[in-house]
Amino acid sequence: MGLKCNDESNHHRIPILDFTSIEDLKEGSDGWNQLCDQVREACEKAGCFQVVYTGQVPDVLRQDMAIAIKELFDLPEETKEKNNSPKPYYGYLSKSEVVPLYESFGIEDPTSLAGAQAFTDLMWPGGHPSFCQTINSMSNKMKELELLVRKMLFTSYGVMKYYDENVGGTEHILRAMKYEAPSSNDGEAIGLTPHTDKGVLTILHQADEVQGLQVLSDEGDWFGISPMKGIFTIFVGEALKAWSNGRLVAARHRVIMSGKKKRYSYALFATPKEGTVVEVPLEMVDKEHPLMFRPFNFMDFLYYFYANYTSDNTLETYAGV
Ligand SMILES: O=C(O)CCC(=O)C(=O)O
Ligand SMILES: [Fe+2]
Repeated sequence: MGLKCNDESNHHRIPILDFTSIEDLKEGSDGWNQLCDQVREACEKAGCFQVVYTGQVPDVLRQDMAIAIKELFDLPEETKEKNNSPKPYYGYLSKSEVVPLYESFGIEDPTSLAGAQAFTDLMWPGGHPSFCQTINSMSNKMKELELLVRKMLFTSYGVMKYYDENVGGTEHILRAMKYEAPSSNDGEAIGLTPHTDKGVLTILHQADEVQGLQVLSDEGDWFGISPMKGIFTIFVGEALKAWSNGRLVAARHRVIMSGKKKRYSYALFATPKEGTVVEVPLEMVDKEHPLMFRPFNFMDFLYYFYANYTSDNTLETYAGV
């Protein structure tokens, strides 16, 4: 499969749902119930969708966030390396042989002031209050959206009784990503290799107007997701796919770089906390949907994935029944 992607039908390949109407966000209203079902349908069919969320995230916060992450990547390499973690994919990833254009930070607990402060102090021991405030505010906006999407899914499946416990078993990590432009003689180059996200839900924003994100369709072709102001892309992760007994799917996606511009993006990952066991609720199992996954410790699955990654079906291999 080449790197070429089908940009023709770009905007129609995954649904764009409008979350800007206060009426529709009123739980129990007709608009709300309809939106819950649309979210579920998108996550069952495509494993991802886009959300118009302009009112809730002010333009100035988006602009401040774009500036903040650029400043972060401009720090010296030895400072960046201080963002490390024993857990896989939690800390700073410098450019590597596999993805030479890609570099990223992992910011743990960014929605609490203490978490945002700890990361800021690590990067700027002399302090950087505006950076701290910006990442904290944006993370909270993204967390609000993540919890809203999760609530809509639980509502649509009629299993709201599990919502609080499910939310309590997850934590949020903010990742900031930077991709260099391909060197001048390459037309296109891999930014990030094809993968599915491993956690519960991912809320992604492409920080400026540089194209690059692509999703694999059912038909097996890659299509681009254009960056747009105030629009967030939502991905279902493997943990949520397992919880849903395979009803929800985790979309395979990648980043392809072309042109002369660097690309920046950031994403909030909702992910099961260390020690959390992912288990299919009884309500998700019936004749048409026999049990697909045994209960499993999420962090053990993550370690297994990083040690044994060979195929696209790691979840089925690890936890399939
Ligand atoms: O940079 C992007 O747009 C995608 C990043 C991504 O897929 C990830 O970090 O899991
Ligand atoms: Fe991803």
